[in-house]
Amino acid sequence: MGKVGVIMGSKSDLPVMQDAIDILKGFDIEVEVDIVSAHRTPEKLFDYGKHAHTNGFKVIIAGAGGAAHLPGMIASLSPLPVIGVPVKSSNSIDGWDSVLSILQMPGGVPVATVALNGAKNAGILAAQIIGSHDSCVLDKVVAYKEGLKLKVHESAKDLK
Ligand SMILES: Nc1c(C(=O)O)ncn1[C@@H]1O[C@H](COP(=O)(O)O)[C@@H](O)[C@H]1O
Repeated sequence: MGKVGVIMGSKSDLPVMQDAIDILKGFDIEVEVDIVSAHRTPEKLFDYGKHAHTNGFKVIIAGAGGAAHLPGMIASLSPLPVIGVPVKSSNSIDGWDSVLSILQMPGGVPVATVALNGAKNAGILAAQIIGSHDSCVLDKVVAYKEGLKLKVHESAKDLK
């Protein structure tokens, strides 16, 4: 099946990134979590990005706040799909700093950017990518979506 790498610029991002980890574990997808910072650990970033695809990863979810260069730099080094999670860190300019630095990638180096603090959707998107070639995971994604539909129908019933 292959595993998903969940990396973040600082341990302070973990409360946000935990949503991605929880979703992936719920789909029984193997997750490996690490702290990698483009600014503070550039050698580790280079090594991670260069070797992720030969180390068994299929998708990388990268979250960072502020001047969030981590997802884009990983995308520049790796042939794997990279999902970027803009994190609203404590000194942020309302989160816009990380949103724009992850979203506005130059042509040729895509990062699939989710909403601010949107790690849950990053986890679901990674599961969908894995599910595109793994029928067990695909079945779980279908069941998850069915669950969403049922919840809406149930909540609508409450209004009647
Ligand atoms: N944006 C980056 C990168 C990077 O892009 O490589 N490394 C750390 N950071 C971010 O700095 C914020 C504050 O980090 P600290 O809480 O450690 O001071 C975090 O949101 C982290 O993602």
